[in-house]
Amino acid sequence: MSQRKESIVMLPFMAQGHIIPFLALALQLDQTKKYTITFVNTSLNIKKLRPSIPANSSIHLLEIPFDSSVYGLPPGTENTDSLPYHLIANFLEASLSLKPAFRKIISDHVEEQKGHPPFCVITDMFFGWCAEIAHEFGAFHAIFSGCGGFGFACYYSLWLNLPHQNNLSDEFTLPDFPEASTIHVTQLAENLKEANGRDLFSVCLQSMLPECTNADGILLNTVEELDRVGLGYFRRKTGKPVWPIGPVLLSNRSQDQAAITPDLCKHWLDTKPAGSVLYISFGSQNVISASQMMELAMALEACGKHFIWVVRPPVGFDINMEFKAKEWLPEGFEERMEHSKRGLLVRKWAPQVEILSHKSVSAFLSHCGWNSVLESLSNGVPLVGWPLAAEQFYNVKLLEEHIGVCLEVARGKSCEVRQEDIVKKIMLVMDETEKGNAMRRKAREVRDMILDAVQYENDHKGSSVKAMDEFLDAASLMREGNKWAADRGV
Ligand SMILES: O=c1ccn([C@@H]2O[C@H](COP(=O)(O)OP(=O)(O)O[C@H]3O[C@H](CO)[C@@H](O)[C@H](O)[C@H]3O)[C@@H](O)[C@H]2O)c(=O)[nH]1
Repeated sequence: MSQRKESIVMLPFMAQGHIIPFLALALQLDQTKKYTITFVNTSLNIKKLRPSIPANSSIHLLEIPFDSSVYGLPPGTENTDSLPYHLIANFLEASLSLKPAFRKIISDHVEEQKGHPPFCVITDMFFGWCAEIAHEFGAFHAIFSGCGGFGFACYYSLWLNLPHQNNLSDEFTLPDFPEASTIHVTQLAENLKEANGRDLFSVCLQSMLPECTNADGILLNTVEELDRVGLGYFRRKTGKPVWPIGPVLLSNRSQDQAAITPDLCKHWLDTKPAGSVLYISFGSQNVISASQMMELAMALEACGKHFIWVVRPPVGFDINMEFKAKEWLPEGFEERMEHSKRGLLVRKWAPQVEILSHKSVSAFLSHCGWNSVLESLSNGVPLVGWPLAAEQFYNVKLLEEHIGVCLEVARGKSCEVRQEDIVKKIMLVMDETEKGNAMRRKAREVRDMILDAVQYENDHKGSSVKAMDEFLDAASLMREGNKWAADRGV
């Protein structure tokens, strides 16, 4: 007789940077064939997700009602990707209204399963409030964050302590995370720079983030050997288990938004010598300013390197509008690059994983969103960092100061950049310089470390495999404990 599958309920925050790692985790858990997964989100997000769910999977998409208009948000707002920046905090606040609907989802689930609670409820770092609901029904609750430990630790500590508020200097340390050493005011995203404890971002995050400690444990999309300092912060801070289970990545991202096929990219890269191409992309939702874009283009032309650049409209324009090369790039730039076969401009979206795994790619100029970092390092590709928002500044700090696989080229969307400086840094990383060679060596070491972490062969289990086992064991233990108590009427 086949055993009843355990059920897992997942709820990410409604933003691409959160939904994508949750989907990757759901697909990974689904592969074990041991669980049925209920993936909860709002209607429009569920619609977008549907094509990414394989036909034979046991992932069930479930809509949760959400009406953004009552919070002063434009009607139909269900994802940060369609929101102007000044409304993101309102959206965060509005997400609290999911509480009663989520409670009903768990309650219905328990009823359908004849009184059995889900094996586990996994929710976003902004949804620590779910712990109370999961526990009410006897379910294990874990937080999952797609961020790395170090970056998330700095972000968490900064929002909770706002140390820059009482500091006259431009540099400061984090009171509960001294291991991060000094943070410079230019390493703060705009909303954090302006935060004073009374603004809506501070109010929301200062109440949401500490609720993570109510969970039974925290899952992070990182690797123990790479990220011990950040993991240590959360272990100390929460007193709960913290399981680094990464990299959890989407190996087969839906290509519907790609402007170029992986095959075309591969053919282009095949014509270039090994280790000669710079790949440039700023992730799924960040863009640089018009003047920065112009300097970057001039630097790319001046440095003489081959490159693939994912171009998007600069700051201030709708990210989904058509890219106007004639307006935002130096005159004739695209034609010259195309004619000389030096550079490939890809509009909006490129097959990043395929590009990074090609032997012609030498370095990745990136905003250092954590997925990009993991994808780059999984392929042994060093980074040229240009952090733009959120915890990206601290990802760069970790990669540059602690690990040695990154060189920061610029910081933020409004800083002044000069083409000469960009050229210098690109050459330093890509050429046979002492620095470049050391970064490549280190990046290869990190690639092997990551490969080892996810390996499960014969008797060897890598650290991420073990962490996943420990998480599932902890959830089982709670399940057994609850059964034992129920059997005895305790
Ligand atoms: O042309 C593109 C651009 C992006 N990607 C993919 O999109 C993802 C982008 O993820 P990431 O690099 O993490 O960037 P963001 O989308 O900006 O990520 C958000 O979420 C991350 C954690 O989940 C945080 O680290 C970031 O700060 C936050 O901005 C990656 O898997 C890329 O492979 C493509 O495939 N093609």
